[in-house]
Amino acid sequence: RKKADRGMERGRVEDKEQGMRDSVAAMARCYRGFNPTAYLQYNYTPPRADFSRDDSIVLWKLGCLHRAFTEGDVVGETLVDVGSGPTLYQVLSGCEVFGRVVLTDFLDVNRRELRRWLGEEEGSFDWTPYLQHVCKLEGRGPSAWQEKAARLRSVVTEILPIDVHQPSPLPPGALPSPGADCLVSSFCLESVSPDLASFTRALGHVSALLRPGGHLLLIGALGESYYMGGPGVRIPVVPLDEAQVCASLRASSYALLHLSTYTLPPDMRVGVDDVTGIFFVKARKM
Ligand SMILES: C[S@@+](CC[C@H](N)C(=O)[O-])C[C@H]1O[C@@H](n2cnc3c(N)ncnc32)[C@H](O)[C@@H]1O
Ligand SMILES: O=[N+]([O-])c1ccc2c(c1)CN[C@@H](CO)C2
Repeated sequence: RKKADRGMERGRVEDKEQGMRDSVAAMARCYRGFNPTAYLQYNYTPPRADFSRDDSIVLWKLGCLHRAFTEGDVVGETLVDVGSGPTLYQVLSGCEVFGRVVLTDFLDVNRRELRRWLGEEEGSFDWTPYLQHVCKLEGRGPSAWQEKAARLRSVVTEILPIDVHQPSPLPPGALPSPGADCLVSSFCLESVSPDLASFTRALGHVSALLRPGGHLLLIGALGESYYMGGPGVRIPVVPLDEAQVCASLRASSYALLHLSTYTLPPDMRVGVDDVTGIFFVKARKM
């Protein structure tokens, strides 16, 4: 009887694990159609990136990142950006603090888009307004943006493939043994995980990249169930609330240092997703 029960239990565990593998594979298929140019257009040009509106999302995000990187507690050599996509705004403050910035993404099209800007190739996305704004936040005046661009190009040492659903998300040997000193990740985990359990597991995998005492700066979507990764490319998202984000952080042994949220003004709901709010977390790995 007990032997039969053990067999049944093993079968149930195997079915659950197969289910996890299937849903992760289905999510990877969704990303085949991801279009970096469209994604940048949807989220990083006006109205969502309108530098003349003080309630614009991008000013809020850049402000959160600037404060988090300049409070004096975030120190070290290596910063890893998890799921960079085709965007660089998330490391414009961090690049002044760290001598080594590692960008990562699941898709080669995104890694190539990052290399285009870093290699100053023509046709790459124009991050100038972002560079200028962060220079202003740093009290350097917007004319210092070329210096910041040069700094960023000098500290980005690698653009690596990553899969947050793997227990070791990065290629072996990518990081020094204690791990990165700081992780930043924006709109990645909830946008690549089929469900909340998968999101929490992915946070655990990513946390293994961070040394104890290191900091995590996490930006993500609240209450979002899908977003367009390109024309006709609908990507499912885990709808999160603040309590779930905090519970997942606790499960990965983080001490929450700061949480703030932004509620989208109605005119920034432009049909490319159903996001209602955005969270910014600064946490420390215990
Ligand atoms: C919504 S985009 C976020 C891009 C950027 N960080 C930003 O702030 O806009 C999500 C990113 O996660 C990447 N991604 C998809 N599956 C992934 C996986 N299994 N592991 C890590 N990243 C993944 C996608 O290629 C995409 O660039
Ligand atoms: O408002 N924004 O600045 C902004 C930027 C990026 C993204 C969103 C919103 C919401 N969707 C996520 C993907 O799940 C990506």
